[in-house]
Amino acid sequence: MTADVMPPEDASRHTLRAAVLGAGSWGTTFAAVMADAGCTVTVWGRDEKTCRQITEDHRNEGYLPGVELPAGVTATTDVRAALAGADIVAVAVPSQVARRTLEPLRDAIGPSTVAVSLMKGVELSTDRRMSEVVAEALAIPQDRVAVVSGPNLAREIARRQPTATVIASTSDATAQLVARACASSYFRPYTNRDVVGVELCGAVKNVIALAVGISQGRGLGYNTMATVITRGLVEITRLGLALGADADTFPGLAGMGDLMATCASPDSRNHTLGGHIGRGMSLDEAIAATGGTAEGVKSCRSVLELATSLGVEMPITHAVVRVLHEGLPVDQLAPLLLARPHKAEGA
Ligand SMILES: NC(=O)C1=CN([C@@H]2O[C@H](COP(=O)(O)OP(=O)(O)OC[C@H]3O[C@@H](n4cnc5c(N)ncnc54)[C@H](O)[C@@H]3O)[C@@H](O)[C@H]2O)C=CC1
Ligand SMILES: O=C(CO)COP(=O)(O)O
Repeated sequence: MTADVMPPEDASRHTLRAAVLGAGSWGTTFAAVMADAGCTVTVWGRDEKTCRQITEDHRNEGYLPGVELPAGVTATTDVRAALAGADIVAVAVPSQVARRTLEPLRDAIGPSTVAVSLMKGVELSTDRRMSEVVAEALAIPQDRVAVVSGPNLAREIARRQPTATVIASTSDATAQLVARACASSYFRPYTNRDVVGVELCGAVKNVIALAVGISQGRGLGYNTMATVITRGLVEITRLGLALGADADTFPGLAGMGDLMATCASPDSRNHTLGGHIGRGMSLDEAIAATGGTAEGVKSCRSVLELATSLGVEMPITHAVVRVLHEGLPVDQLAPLLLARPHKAEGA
């Protein structure tokens, strides 16, 4: 199949209304996905010019250059107007600002509105997963919250390149509603009840992608990359199981699938930022050079805190924290990992 050629869906199959909070690359892309699946979608963004461009020109050049958005997507800077009458509200702001973005909006959410976290991070001050933050901030029960996570690089999906995703919720009805709102000829959702596992995979793969980027920035090759990805999946699994996740999630789309996409793609901000660090930039320089939200930079610390509180060993995550935040010289990352005491592979 040729890329970039999947046609949009027949937009008349249902009449769901959706709001998306965040007019960045994933918020805008997921809005387009839902519009192609038949929803009427309003995006909330902070920037007037971006919102006008989305509504009037069907473009968001700042985040998705060259992409034409479906006419069913409009945008506004008035968050309450965006939320009015929404069956679904999807949240795509940086994880660390989710709570403060959502708390003032409690009274603007309808009594049966479903909230969807599109975010892949762990809150720094509380070590909470994003579905927990969303439920707490909006004061809604967990069964009205779903998480979308998988190999979902926004720039590819915005060009309607085919992919699959995972919709996780403790409620089957909630997961199915969200799946209906986003399923199209190029976007295939699978539902899953393992919210903990799906969310952890999404957050920690960003940290592993930083490590892969760093090693590639140092000029290391595919053996190193494969080692970091594979052992990365081991430490994601270890943390997830300690938190009660389902073992089947880790080799699936939200686990191995997203890890592969993020660690391989030059579009990944985490991977790209790691590369800049590996080539010798400071963290501030790397953040500026990358642009957009590289969640692993902050979440590596909350993930490590969570792991430490549970007695779970996460050597790659720990090494990333040391390089990014504790001044470990980048050329000491590999020796640090390789000099660890011998252990059996399955241990
Ligand atoms: N871009 C991608 O391919 C994917 C991203 N994600 C996740 O989606 C979430 C959002 O990421 P992107 O849309 O890619 O980020 P982005 O950097 O492209 O956009 C972030 C949006 O949040 C807004 N924002 C920034 N600071 C804010 C604040 N203090 N208050 C309110 N809004 C603020 C920005 O103006 C922008 O509209 C992240 O958790 C990311 O991990 C998940 C899957 C794919
Ligand atoms: O989550 C993503 C792909 O699934 C996007 O990765 P980045 O945030 O590293 O760009």
